[in-house]
Amino acid sequence: MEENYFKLLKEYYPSKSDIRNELISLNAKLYLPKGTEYFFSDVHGEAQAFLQLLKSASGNIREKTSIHFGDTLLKEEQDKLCELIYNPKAALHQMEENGELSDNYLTITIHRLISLFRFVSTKYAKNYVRQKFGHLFTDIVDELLYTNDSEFNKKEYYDQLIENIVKYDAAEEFIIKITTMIQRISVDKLHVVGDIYDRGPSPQIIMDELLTFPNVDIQWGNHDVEWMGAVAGNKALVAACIANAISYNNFDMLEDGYGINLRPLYEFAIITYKDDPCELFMPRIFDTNLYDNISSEIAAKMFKAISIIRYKLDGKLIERNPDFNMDDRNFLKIIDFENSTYKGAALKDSNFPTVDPKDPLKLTKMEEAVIEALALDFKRGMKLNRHIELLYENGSIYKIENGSLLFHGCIPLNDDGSLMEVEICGDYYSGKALMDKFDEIARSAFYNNDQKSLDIMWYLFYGKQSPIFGKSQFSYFENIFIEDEALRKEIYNPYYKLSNEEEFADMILDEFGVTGARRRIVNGHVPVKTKKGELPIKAKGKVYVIDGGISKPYQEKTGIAGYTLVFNSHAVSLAEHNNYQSITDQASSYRPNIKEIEVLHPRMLIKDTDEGKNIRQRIEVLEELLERYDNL
Ligand SMILES: O=P(O)(O)OC[C@H]1O[C@](O)(COP(=O)(O)O)[C@@H](O)[C@@H]1O
Ligand SMILES: [Mn+2]
Repeated sequence: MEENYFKLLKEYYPSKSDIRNELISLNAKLYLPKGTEYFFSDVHGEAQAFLQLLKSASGNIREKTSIHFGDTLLKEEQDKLCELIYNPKAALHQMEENGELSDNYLTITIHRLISLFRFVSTKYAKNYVRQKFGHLFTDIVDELLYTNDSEFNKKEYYDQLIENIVKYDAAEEFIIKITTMIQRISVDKLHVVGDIYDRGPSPQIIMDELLTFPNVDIQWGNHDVEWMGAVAGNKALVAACIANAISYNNFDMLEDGYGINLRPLYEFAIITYKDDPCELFMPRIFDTNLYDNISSEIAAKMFKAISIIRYKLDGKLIERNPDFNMDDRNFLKIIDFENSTYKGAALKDSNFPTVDPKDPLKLTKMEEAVIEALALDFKRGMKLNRHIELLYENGSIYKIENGSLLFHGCIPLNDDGSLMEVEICGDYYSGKALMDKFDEIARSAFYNNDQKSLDIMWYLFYGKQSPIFGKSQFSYFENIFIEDEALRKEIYNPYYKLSNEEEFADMILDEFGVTGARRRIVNGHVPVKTKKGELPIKAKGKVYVIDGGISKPYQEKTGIAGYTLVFNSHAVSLAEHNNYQSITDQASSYRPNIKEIEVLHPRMLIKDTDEGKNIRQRIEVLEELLERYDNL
């Protein structure tokens, strides 16, 4: 068997020199500094801020520009160069409109960009940098990057290359290429620790960008699972997605972004709730729609209509899954319609024209038609399906890399800190096994569409013991209908308190087999209220909570605009973004507040990373192949 394996492998290496060649470069690669990893979480549809942070490497490109050109370019010129790097097409277009695109400008700018690219890529192997080239202008970039223009003989050749790029009208295309390369080399790897969807206006734009990003992984958040389950075919989750989106006025995303036709819901809502002002259902507006302007009054009717459908579908799902233990979330079954109360508290609204108190979960014919139409659009929407596929292909419920254990919510714990046993289909799971089981089920929901897995997606979004949700209840019903704070209260799993302590962080890291002197948990989900003195770093530096509130509706609570965790060869640092307006409006000069948390001495090389481990394994196999080569 082993013999056959090496025979097959030999086919990839026509000669022993080919193996030696690869061995030499692999061994050398181990001694390069590790690439820069960026961690974001809870971006919640805020495409503008997220893309700005991604394209600027969270302000790092501005930092590098200032170091590189600090004594030769004015600050305004540096800002302008960064503006071009972050959004080359838009910046070039603007300059053209202003009549500023002279040959002279283009030539100088290409020189500057090449020089900056050389500066930001020095720590990487040529081979690695070349991988970022793409196919256009490859040879020219190669020459410009690795030709020493201070060498007298080459100076003219170098200048000629750039002059001709301009002469043959290739300058703009070339600038777009080189600026994208600067972006790509600055962020080697991107981790998104969940909750791309809900609240903000354009998750679809974030997903479009992630589709083109070469090295990204995603740890599913509860709101991502909601959309994944909806596309897989869970109608209660379809209703949840629509209700959440309408509650934030995100009509452009639904109709223009994802092509979901809201007309059946709209017609049903304006007929059914014609005389109901639906005041409790007014949308919260943070962004205006460009294409799909629906008045708040109509949006409120639509929100109420889909909410009632949602409660009915939730109720049916709860009834067919008694093992979920969610009977206390079956709102329509609990309501006392005669007295208009819920768990003893008065209902703030008791107009339920489509609910039959004797059979409250029964959908009317029209409600059924509405949810059928919506679910079909989720099932068929090409763009939406491509995005959800990416969440599956590049995503998982947790990930371990370079000593970081990444997950969105929590690892369910009991009050005493022991791992909580959670029942799934009659068996009990905890810790790593629990996460692995839920990961497997989430895939089955999408790829097999089996009913139980689809229902468990709903549980993962709202369930009391869901590691991705991690709270006693999701009060979407109570927050609308009930004044009583006690009934609205959402209680966090003990994980959130215990993870302040090193002992529990260590226990969880051990459970997942994360070893080494430097190891850490990175999670999101819980906004860190910096304003109230809360810190994103806990358990003596072993737990990072990086949900800082890039989501606009949350900035008031947190007092800042989010965090990015940056892990390069020198340190693990936290970039604190304290002003949303400056991320988006003064993008070109934007620099966050950066704190180095774990300083790495000596500098971390690829040999010390997980990639290094893989390279060493490769080296071992190749060395053996070399030994056996002549006898195969
Ligand atoms: O302010 P909103 O958008 O209604 O969200 C509040 C709800 O969101 C949740 O916090 C869940 O969303 P997150 O995962 O973003 O925290 C619920 O627990 C809570 O009821
Ligand atoms: Mn979350």
